[in-house]
Amino acid sequence: MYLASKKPIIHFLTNYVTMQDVANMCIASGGRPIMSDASMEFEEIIPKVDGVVINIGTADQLRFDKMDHAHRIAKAHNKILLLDPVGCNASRFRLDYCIQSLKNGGISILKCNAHEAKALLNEEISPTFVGVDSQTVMGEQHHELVRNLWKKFEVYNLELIVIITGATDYIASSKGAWELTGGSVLQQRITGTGCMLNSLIITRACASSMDRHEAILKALDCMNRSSQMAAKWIVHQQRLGLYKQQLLDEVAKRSAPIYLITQETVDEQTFLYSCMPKTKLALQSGVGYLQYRVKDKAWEEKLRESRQLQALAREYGTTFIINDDVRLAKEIGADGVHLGIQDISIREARLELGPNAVVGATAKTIQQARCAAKNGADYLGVGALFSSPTKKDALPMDLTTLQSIYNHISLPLYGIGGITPNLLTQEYTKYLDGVAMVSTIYQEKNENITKKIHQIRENF
Ligand SMILES: Cc1ncc(COP(=O)(O)OP(=O)(O)O)c(N)n1
Ligand SMILES: Cc1ncsc1CCOP(=O)(O)O
Ligand SMILES: [Mg+2]
Repeated sequence: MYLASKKPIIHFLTNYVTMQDVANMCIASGGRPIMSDASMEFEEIIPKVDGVVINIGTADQLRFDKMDHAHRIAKAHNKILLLDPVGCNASRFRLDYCIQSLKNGGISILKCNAHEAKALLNEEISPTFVGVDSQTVMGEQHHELVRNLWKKFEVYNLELIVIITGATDYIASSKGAWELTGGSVLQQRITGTGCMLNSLIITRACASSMDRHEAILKALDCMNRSSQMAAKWIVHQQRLGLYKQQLLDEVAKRSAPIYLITQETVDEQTFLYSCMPKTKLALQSGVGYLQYRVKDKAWEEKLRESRQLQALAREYGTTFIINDDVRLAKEIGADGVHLGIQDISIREARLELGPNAVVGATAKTIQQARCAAKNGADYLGVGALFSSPTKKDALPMDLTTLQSIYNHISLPLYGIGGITPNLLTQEYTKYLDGVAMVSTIYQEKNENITKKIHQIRENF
């Protein structure tokens, strides 16, 4: 069974200020939320879910009793349990509850800000309270804090991971300590981004077959990059109120790792009876982007085929992209185009298709990646990563080029070229949001396509 083949179900006991955003972020991250507060149904619900989040934001005794109950059941059933001790530095009431919870065991992930971390470590309330949304003071180093907090509570909680969020995120677990930078200052200008991050972390931790620590690092990185992209969009538009919406969209874009590119067919029969059914099977298993790619077909044929694929993509909520041909994309009203170095420019395509069109670009080098980002590409197809049976002249790039693109560019990155489940190791996936594939899917027997897609997806 492939764990990632199902969308993880997450039970949230979370504050009512940000509950809707938390549920939406869980969906955007590829999960299914259940927001039950009713103690009487916990015994039935919690055994069936994949993860549980306890966020104490709107604390009261009744809620704490319910949280204790949910915590006991989650622990008994070995569920991934995330505790967010919101504002535990503000009152003895909150702090005592959180410390007791951590001592009760069964917590997999503790996610807090630096003020909360200090209160938990020292078991003391801050003399000066700075608000529940407060973030790390810029420039403050928290390597020691995260390590000490982990040391204090890992004795009660098996395989505990501690995360201190802020301008820099600090992570500690039995594997060591890390720090991650990125994100945007706008995250602090709306309430709830911390609670939304809980959704992303737990959904990724439950869905991925990656080592849990790696999956969490990737989730934090996803939030940072998504926040940066959302912030760019808002600065242009000068509309802070839309930032949250854009953030959800950016995370959703990065949570659909399968990009399918059609294989050119020799005749109409092959298109109808091989390409279409295979595409349908793949889309049923969850594909973020579908690209129509042909090199040698007449206009009428391209029109006919692309319209059929587009109808299928609409049925499954998949974004439909045309390779190379902006005129065709415009004619059928596709969602966007993919352009390489030899194709029409990104700016011209955008002028033709309008501001809402998705314009993807190929990057084989860091210079091409920078140029595409500057010209307003929405994502990058990066490769070829391996030698490709579909595009034999595409030279494989080395891993350092991929790393460099990842380090300098915040756009979603899709690896392309000769992708197979075996070649797609964490060495590659840690730098990618997804992969674009032709032969691995279209050369597969129909009955194996679902399994193949799931095998690929669980690497993310
Ligand atoms: C997602 C994605 N990435 C890269 C490519 C390659 O585009 P290009 O370099 O223009 O080569 P052709 O596909 O046109 O031969 C792509 N199509 N899709
Ligand atoms: C279009 C393209 N660009 C670089 S490799 C490639 C083809 C990818 O096909 P496959 O997944 O069969 O290697
Ligand atoms: Mg092209």
